[in-house]
Amino acid sequence: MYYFIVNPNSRSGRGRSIWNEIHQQLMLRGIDFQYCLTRYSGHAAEIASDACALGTESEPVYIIAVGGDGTIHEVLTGITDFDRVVFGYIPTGSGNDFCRSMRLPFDPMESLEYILKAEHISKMDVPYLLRNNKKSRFGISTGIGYDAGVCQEVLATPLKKIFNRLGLGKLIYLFIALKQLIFINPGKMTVTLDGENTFSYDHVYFTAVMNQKYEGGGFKFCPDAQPDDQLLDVILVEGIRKIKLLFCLPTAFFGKHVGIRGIHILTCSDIHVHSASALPIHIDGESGGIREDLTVSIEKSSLKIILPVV
Ligand SMILES: Nc1ncnc2c1ncn2[C@@H]1O[C@H](COP(=O)(O)OP(=O)(O)OP(=O)(O)O)[C@@H](O)[C@H]1O
Repeated sequence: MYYFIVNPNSRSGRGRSIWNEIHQQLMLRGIDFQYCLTRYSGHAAEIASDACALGTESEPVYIIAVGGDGTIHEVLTGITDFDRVVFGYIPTGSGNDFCRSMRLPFDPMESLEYILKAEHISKMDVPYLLRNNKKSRFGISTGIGYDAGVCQEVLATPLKKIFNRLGLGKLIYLFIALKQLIFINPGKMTVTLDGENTFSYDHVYFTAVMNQKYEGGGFKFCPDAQPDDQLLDVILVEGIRKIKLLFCLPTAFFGKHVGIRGIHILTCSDIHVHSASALPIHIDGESGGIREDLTVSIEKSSLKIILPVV
């Protein structure tokens, strides 16, 4: 059975009309499904948790997240048992980094087609951020510093609505990234990989921990990241002059920033980042508050996910 968890507010409200089209198709085709529209922040996680009870190991429930990247984070966080669930995703957001990295169609109706066929089921790692002893899972990435500051401002700005209306949702990230670069003061961060290798840097802009290649609306920060290798890929940017960073940033759209002095790409199974001052944190593009520490690991079991046939 399919269970659709829909964020009607995604892409500044466009999610609702896309869902209406999907709903109509499901009815027309006589598909066995249930659905729930999210009403508030965190609701998708609660719905996912309840939906898990509908599945068993032999007959898993197909939980389909319909929303943006932030809805993926909430749905993954709510899943209580990976053995009872097959996950699917229909994009109705603006950032689309999950689709970009997993090579999924951006078109919601095209996504519906391969999801209803469910011919190719693969496995995906599910990393999590530990906050107050609670796990917040993510599909794409989490980060501390500049990248998270950009996410937090994108979420807050009324410009996002305008850019989304013009179909330019991705550009808002670039616009705010350039603006914040002028004011940011890079600070001291210490990074510990797998509990043993510790590195300290004095002028860090940000550290992003990635399950996928892309974040921030198309920055290919970790070009070698694989979502099924039980590893986290990390990008840490430090000690670069702002003017140089300004020129490096566009190269990251194509993954050509790798090898530039001051840009470190690391891999690990778990990571702890400590910042000398409290900084913004994001998790799949949603705000994770302002904190000094970021601790990330990967769930031992992987999640089954429906992918298009290639
Ligand atoms: N009914 C609702 N009203 C307001 N906010 C909601 C509602 N349902 C979910 N949310 C919030 O929407 C956010 C997630 O948005 P989502 O990522 O799905 O769309 P988006 O921001 O348009 O896409 P993207 O992240 O790809 O840019 C979360 O903060 C979630 O708590």
